[in-house]
Amino acid sequence: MSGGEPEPRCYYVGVDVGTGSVRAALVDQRGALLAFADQPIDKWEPQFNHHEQSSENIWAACCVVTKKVVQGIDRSQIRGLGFDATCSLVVLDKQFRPLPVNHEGDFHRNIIMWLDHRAISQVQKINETKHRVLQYVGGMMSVEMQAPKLLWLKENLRETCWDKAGHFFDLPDFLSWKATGVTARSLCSLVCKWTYSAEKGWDDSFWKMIGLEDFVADNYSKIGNEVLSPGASLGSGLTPEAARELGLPVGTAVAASLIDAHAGGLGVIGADVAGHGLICEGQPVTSRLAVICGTSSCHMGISKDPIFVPGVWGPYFSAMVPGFWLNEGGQSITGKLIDHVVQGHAAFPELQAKATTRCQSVYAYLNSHLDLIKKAQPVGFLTVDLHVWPDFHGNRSPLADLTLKGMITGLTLSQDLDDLAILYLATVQAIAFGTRFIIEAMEAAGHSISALFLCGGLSKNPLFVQMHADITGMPVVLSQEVESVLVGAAILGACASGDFASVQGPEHSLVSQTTRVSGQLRTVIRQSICNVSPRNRLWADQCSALTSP
Ligand SMILES: Nc1ncnc2c1ncn2[C@@H]1O[C@H](COP(=O)(O)OP(=O)(O)O)[C@@H](O)[C@H]1O
Ligand SMILES: O=C(CO)[C@H](O)[C@H](O)COP(=O)(O)O
Repeated sequence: MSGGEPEPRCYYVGVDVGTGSVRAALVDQRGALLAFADQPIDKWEPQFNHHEQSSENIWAACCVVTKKVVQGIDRSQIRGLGFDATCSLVVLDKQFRPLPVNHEGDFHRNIIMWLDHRAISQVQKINETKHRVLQYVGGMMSVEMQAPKLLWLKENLRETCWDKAGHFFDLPDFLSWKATGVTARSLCSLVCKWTYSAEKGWDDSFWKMIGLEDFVADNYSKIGNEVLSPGASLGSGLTPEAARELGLPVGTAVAASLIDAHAGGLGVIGADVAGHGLICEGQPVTSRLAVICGTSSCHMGISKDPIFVPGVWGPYFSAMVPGFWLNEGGQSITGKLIDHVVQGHAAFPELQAKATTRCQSVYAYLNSHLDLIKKAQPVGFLTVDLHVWPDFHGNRSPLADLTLKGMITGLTLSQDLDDLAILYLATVQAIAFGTRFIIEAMEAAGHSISALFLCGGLSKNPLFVQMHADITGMPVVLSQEVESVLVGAAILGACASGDFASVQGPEHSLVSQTTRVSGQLRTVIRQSICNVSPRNRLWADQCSALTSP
């Protein structure tokens, strides 16, 4: 390009389907996020532990947000589209029409959500097999993965769903199929949630042993027998129908997708931290832990060689960064737990009214309220007599025990706003202790982690970020672009377009690509300060020891 002439602009669209909403972003080749839109999506909880969604409702929301972010843009400059989504299970019949995943026969509800725990007896049966594939999910399969859900459908909805089903998709793969008509699955989904091996493919003996031999018999056509790396270009790009619905040109390149946490990990883990005096500067990218915190928190650490961490998912080869192994720790509910605790408190209506008067979110209000009542001691010490154990929806990592429940000790008769604020703080601290236990388990198995890279809705909460720094004792890095998950999705679109060679190689191309796409590292780096009472630590350590198998 000759000097002075502006570089022609290339745009990429990233679409991120979280648990509660769908977001889209328009990103240019320098990494600037030019437009953002979001839209809530429907959720149903027809009975305890059953959580369902609608693939049509989610697709419609994808179309709304995509149309919004490309408004006013020259469409010919939009070069690629990438999707990420939660790892929920989408069920379609042989003609690709939604099938009900419920006893009521409601066709609209054709998704068993990732946090659905209906398949408890099925996952117990799967874990009793002690099959070799379980080594690659931390030693125990989670009820949140797809095999137990599939078995539940076969055992419980044989005629109305199982026998009629033609296609079982992970939600990210459903979206890329909907956009392109290509049924190929992403390696990310299949490796992380479906027991597929990047090196060996499907393991017939596993599916036969758990009673789902049907998949072997038809050569896995219903769950995926063509597998592509995240970022690979799918078919001929957008079909005419999808292009019309999304407001994009026919043939726009569409990428094989990623699970949402993995897109977030890709968006932050390679960030350039030079000049901030951080311990991880100059160290390999394997010393970083990406923590994607929304409804849940996912803790993504990568390594050159496989590391087997009891209770932590993986090791998964090439599921996030090609050529690297991934371990994924997680807490099934974090944002959802904070919302649950705050919204369920007697003082919540008062909190809402006061926050509205100040035009603040309830969390911004609570954070300033804690500052007001802390007196001489740091905020973290307000909870010396109140402790929360955060496993209200079981423990994903490192205990891998879905039967665990939440606990609160130190309750009084007080129901005022101070009480609510302190309970909120104790919940945030408990979640941060959960992260610490996951890191300790990963380090005991061979990881060496020196900094956390946070993204997701909860990373917008300064108290949540600070507590993670204080309780883990590690610096927390936030990227310049708050919507890092969307940046990860846009990187996929850039790869599919051919503008980026691949998403690979953290030390080299991923770092430069990530910084190129995601822009500058935000200078907000939270260093750990003495902000937590030793009694909180003692209590959390004791609970951890008590609940360990
Ligand atoms: N500005 C904010 N301040 C504090 N918490 C926030 C903020 N924005 C989102 N959250 C929290 O983040 C969680 C949702 O994060 P998000 O990444 O949107 O979730 P998901 O991807 O699962 O839909 C919610 O539980 C919410 O309480
Ligand atoms: O298991 C997952 C990732 O491996 C889920 O997709 C995730 O936990 C749900 O994500 P979010 O909290 O962003 O809605």
